[in-house]
Amino acid sequence: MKERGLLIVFSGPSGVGKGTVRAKIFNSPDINLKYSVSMTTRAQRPGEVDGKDYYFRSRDYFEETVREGQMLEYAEYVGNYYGTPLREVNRMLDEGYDVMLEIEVQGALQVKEKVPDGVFIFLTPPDLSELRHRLTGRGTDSKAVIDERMIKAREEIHMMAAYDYVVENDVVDLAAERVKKIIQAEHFSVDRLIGKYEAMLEEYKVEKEVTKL
Ligand SMILES: Nc1ncnc2c1ncn2[C@@H]1O[C@H](COP(=O)(O)OP(=O)(O)OP(=O)(O)O)[C@@H](O)[C@H]1O
Ligand SMILES: Nc1nc2c(ncn2[C@@H]2O[C@H](COP(=O)(O)O)[C@@H](O)[C@H]2O)c(=O)[nH]1
Repeated sequence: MKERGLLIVFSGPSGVGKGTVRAKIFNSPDINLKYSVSMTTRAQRPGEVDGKDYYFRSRDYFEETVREGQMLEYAEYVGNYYGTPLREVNRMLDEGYDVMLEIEVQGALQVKEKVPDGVFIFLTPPDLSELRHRLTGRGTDSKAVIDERMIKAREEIHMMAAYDYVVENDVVDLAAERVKKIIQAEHFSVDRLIGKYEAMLEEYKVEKEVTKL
């Protein structure tokens, strides 16, 4: 049977560069990683593609999906719902892929409850004025929305202790390399491998007993 992939939870304040760093990671040749496309009720931005960037859905549709138990996690963020469809994530993990969720902190905490052996990575900006600069420079949000996202950013940075790793996004290439190294190392963690070696020892014991007979 194929070994299940790792669930990677990638968070950080809006505008820190999660999508940019993720794109860099996914362009690397040596990764076995899939991206979980979230569902959201927020309006589609110019250039965003339904089914690739997000599943853009109505509030009614989103709430029905939650009621049916089809979300791994969800949260309301600055007036809109965002959530991770469960079935697709399970399918990719079962196929042996590592799966990356790019989600905000409330959702990440829900995932931690359900999947404690996930890998929780928090991306930070060099400082808050640089974060505002990135949000403004992206040109996708009004000043009012940026102000709200900056308030959320402060709350989220306070929550970083809930994560396993903190990566600073000073330079995109460096941040992407740091995240890749964390994922690679996690494949060799004792927590992940101990079960496999315990099973191997059990198997050997049984073989010896059979030989003795
Ligand atoms: N290391 C960096 N240095 C300078 N600019 C950056 C860096 N990383 C990302 N940016 C820029 O910051 C802006 C925000 O990046 P991005 O959209 O990837 O953030 P995000 O964390 O995915 O945001 P959201 O959570 O709102 O989707 C973009 O314009 C991007 O080009
Ligand atoms: N809890 C979840 N948060 C999510 C999900 N998908 C995205 N997000 C986070 O929402 C904010 C805003 O995103 P934006 O695209 O409107 O800028 C950001 O922090 C995303 O990471 C999700 O499925 N669940």
